[in-house]
Amino acid sequence: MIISDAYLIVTSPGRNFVTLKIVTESGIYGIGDATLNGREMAVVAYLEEHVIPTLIGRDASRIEDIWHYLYRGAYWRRGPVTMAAIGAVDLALWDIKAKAAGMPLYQLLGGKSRERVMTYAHCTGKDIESCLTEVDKHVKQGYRAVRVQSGVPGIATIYGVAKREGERYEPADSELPAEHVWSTEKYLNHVPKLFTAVRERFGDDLHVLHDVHHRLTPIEAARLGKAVEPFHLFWLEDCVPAENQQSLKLVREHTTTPLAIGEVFNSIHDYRELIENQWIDYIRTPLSHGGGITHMRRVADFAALYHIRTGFHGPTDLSPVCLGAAIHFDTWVPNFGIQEHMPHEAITDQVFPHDYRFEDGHFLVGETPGHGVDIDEDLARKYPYKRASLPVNRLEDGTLWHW
Ligand SMILES: O=C(O)C(=O)C[C@H](O)[C@H](O)CO
Ligand SMILES: [Mg+2]
Repeated sequence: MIISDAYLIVTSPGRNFVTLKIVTESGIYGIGDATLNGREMAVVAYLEEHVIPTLIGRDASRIEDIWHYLYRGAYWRRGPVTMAAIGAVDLALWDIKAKAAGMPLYQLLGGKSRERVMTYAHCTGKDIESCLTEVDKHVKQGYRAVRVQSGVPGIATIYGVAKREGERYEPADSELPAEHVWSTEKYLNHVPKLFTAVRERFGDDLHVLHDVHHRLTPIEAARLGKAVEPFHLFWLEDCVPAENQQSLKLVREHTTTPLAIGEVFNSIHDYRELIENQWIDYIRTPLSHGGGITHMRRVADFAALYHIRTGFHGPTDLSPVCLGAAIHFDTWVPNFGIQEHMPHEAITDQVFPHDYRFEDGHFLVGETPGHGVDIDEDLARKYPYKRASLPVNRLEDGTLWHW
């Protein structure tokens, strides 16, 4: 199973995606998602200059050895660019191995632990009422879980809410970073009202999630966690920036609201204290950003020792390749929690044909050998890359804050 070729497909059907294709002498090929929103070309350069030349001639079946060659061999370990590059290679190699074995990826991992994968929808609105309208729409589509985000009076542009009603939300919406203004006080005074309205309208059985998006200090996050306890959230996500893992200790001491962290993490070391001390309840790192299946299954197993479950990141800025592989992983992993579902645009799904299905609020994994996602290279060529940057946030006094 010798690698004879490897190359990148950079395309922008609806938004930018980077896909790595690894081809073996037998003709079997695998694809991996190398998309890092707002930093796509950094991963392209890393792969083209420092990884792809080392893959040619290697045995594609040696997934573990290649993983360590790219991790330990890099010398400059970890970080989002390096681990996204390794993640893309890893997903492509697992795709190849499953195709060569003639089985869907979940079988290679250990078979089904569940028949279907529970997802959560993004329900957003410029105000509480329009958010509730979105919740109603998604509940009618069968979702058991919704992430609610609404506009905040006095804040012009906020994470998760499209600028114009009915538009799709895409944070990387300008060539250079847009600058938003943030107010913690206005946010903290508003968001409990959102959950009150959701519970009053939809009752207690609906799973309700919320993404703070790294914007609070630990004591502010503790205050919010306590304030929302009556609404028994499924999780409060990214309540603080978590480079300092100790931050979550303080939050944990004040609230029983479940905590989810990790979409910006890329290795087990980012989680170690959080998991060992049970300061969190869900791990979020997507396969493509966490060094692929090889690494993320170690993180999931480590988390399982401490009753922590998976809740993989799944926005539209991860391609259907990452989502497809995640659905196989979610179908297998014993300590599954939930899978984020932000539907891709139709043109994205045309460029990335796949066999996973969405039904009644859940994903159903496909039976095609491999991860079940491909890329239409001819169609992909019609959508050239265009630089798009994530926003930055400033406090009202101009202080550069967390976006
Ligand atoms: O989906 C989420 O929970 C996010 O926080 C989405 C992020 O803002 C997005 O992936 C950044 O590119
Ligand atoms: Mg998030």
